Amino acid sequence: MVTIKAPAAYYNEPGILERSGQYIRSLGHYALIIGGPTALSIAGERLNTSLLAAGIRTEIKTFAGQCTVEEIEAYTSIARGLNVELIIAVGGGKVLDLSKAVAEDARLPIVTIPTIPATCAAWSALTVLYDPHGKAAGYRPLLRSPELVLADTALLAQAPRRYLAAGIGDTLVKWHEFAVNLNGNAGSVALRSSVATAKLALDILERHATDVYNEVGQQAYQPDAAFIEVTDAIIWLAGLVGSIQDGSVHAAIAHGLHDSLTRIEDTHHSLHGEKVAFGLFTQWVLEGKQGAELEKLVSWLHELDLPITLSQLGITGDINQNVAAIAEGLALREGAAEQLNFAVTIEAVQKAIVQADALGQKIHSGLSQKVIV
Ligand SMILES: NC(=O)c1ccc[n+]([C@@H]2O[C@H](COP(=O)([O-])OP(=O)(O)OC[C@H]3O[C@@H](n4cnc5c(N)ncnc54)[C@H](O)[C@@H]3O)[C@@H](O)[C@H]2O)c1
Ligand SMILES: [Zn+2]
Repeated sequence: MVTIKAPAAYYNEPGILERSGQYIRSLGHYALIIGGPTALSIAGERLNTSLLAAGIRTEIKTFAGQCTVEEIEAYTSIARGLNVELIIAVGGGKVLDLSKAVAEDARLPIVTIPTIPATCAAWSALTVLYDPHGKAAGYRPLLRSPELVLADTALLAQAPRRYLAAGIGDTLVKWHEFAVNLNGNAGSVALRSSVATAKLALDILERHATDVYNEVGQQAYQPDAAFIEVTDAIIWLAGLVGSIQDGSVHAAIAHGLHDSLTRIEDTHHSLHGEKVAFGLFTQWVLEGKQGAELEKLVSWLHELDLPITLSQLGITGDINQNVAAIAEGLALREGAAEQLNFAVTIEAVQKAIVQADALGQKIHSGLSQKVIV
């Protein structure tokens, strides 16, 4: 059995927000818009104008909390109480994740409109759950991806570029996380399909991500073909990688380390893709990567201003204690570690974090010779 979850349609075009009503109309005529306050202040008016012109009435609710089971229930009650015909989610990964679960529980179609290119949450059939304090609390697989994804590249290009870097980090990790599970074996078609899709995303990022990241910060930046490819990699390809499943387990070390990092209060100002990037750096050390190969990979993260040290993640307290807590908190799915050809014991992870942090500090302080990627 294989499941491949994807939206019925994914549009990635500049200015699509102004035309959103014509795409959304077929899904219903009364919508609950759930959006982050910043996202709505930027995109809300244009969205609403287009919806009204297409004959869609709306109710708007802001969401600024954690994506918890309780918040999902609360927003589901709102959707049910209003008797809306569809949900439109506008914002970053948290809002999109919450809204997808709400739509499933209220049995409504959902449209996602990402306003930052920081994750693949607009595409994926998955909601990442947290506790009210922002600590990872598990994953909720969803029956399907959103019906429609509207990625307005003009809007995405105007967001602060830190979010783009986080999205690049959260996407380049995919190939590294999935490919280590092949471990010289043929692997199932589902796994090979995920690895091949992740490789395409990685190729796009290797070709364009650094240039796009450097250009996006400039004034009056207009999204070009390279920007569109990079956002396709972040939203579509990364989304698809995780959506191809045959029930087999695989180890996702960088994401496991991300989840563990969320349990350390100090990291809460850092983004999902930033924590994942440091998790990937640690995975590279665990894999046994070293020397010029490792420095080249890490220098790329550094060029994107992704964290390569614990202090860049916000961790400033007792380092040994924190490293032990991160390593102990890493939970791989049962049976997953056996797929790997390197050890993921608590001791090995502790050692790898310390080693990664030391090399990261060296590169960050410019002591290590810069390796051109
Ligand atoms: N479901 C999935 O497959 C999946 C994948 C990766 C991450 N996630 C989840 O997504 C969440 C992380 O998402 P995120 O990194 O997008 O962060 P986020 O949702 O917390 O958003 C970050 C910030 O971006 C701001 N923002 C939104 N649009 C903006 C704009 N246009 N301009 C300026 N600021 C804007 C918001 O106000 C918010 O404070 C986590 O909960 C993570 O677990 C889910
Ligand atoms: Zn991720």
